[in-house]
Amino acid sequence: MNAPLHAPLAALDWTGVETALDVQGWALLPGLLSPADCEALAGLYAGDAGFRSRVVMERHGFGRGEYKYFAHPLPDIVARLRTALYPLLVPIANRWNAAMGLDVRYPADHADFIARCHQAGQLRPTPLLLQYGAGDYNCLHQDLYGEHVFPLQLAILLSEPGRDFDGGEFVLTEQRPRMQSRAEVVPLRQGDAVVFAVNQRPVQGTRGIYRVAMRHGVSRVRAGTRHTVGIIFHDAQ
Ligand SMILES: O=C(O)CCC(=O)C(=O)O
Ligand SMILES: [Fe+2]
Repeated sequence: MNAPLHAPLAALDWTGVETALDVQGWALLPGLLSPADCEALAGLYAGDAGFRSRVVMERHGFGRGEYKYFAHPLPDIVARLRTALYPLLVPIANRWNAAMGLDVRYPADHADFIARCHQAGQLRPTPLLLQYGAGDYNCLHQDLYGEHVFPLQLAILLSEPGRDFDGGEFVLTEQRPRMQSRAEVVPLRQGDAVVFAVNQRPVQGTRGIYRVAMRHGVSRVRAGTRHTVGIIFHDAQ
């Protein structure tokens, strides 16, 4: 038997989450991880064990700071969250694709979706641990790793703003057709997660549904150290 998650997913307000995702393309999942779980995950960064690669963002023009992709087996809590959250998000993902006129539909089980990724050569796990120090930031981006993309992903803040770091806000931008981009700052505390659109989402306009493209990033950390864990549901090429 798996141990229960810190905040049982069933206790979250999923109707509210779905509405927020439809209206603004992101939703807060408060208290997804306990402070102890956050400290334990952040503490993994210093070691090499359990990771498949390390990326220094500055070398690729991604920003400043670094991250490491977990190897299999994923840390238990990351694996369980990835498997347990996926089926809760599938109905939204499928409804979004239908609204946008896209043919792809997602299977109810994460294992079946991962099998689809693997058949297409997307074999490498994508959950990752990020570390930012003073002056670091993450440029606006989209986490697309191949043909198969699950349209929602999560980032969980492992550090406490104001205590562990200053600045370093999670930022989302929304690009609407023929309009300038709009930015939102997501207020996160330690253990909170944000679930958000990886790429496009449907918006109901006066003359029908149109698509907006979203990007996410992190503003400059002014002091301290900030850790996050990212849960992406598709695997990578
Ligand atoms: O550090 C963050 O808050 C953002 C991390 C990120 O880009 C991701 O999880 O995909
Ligand atoms: Fe990302």
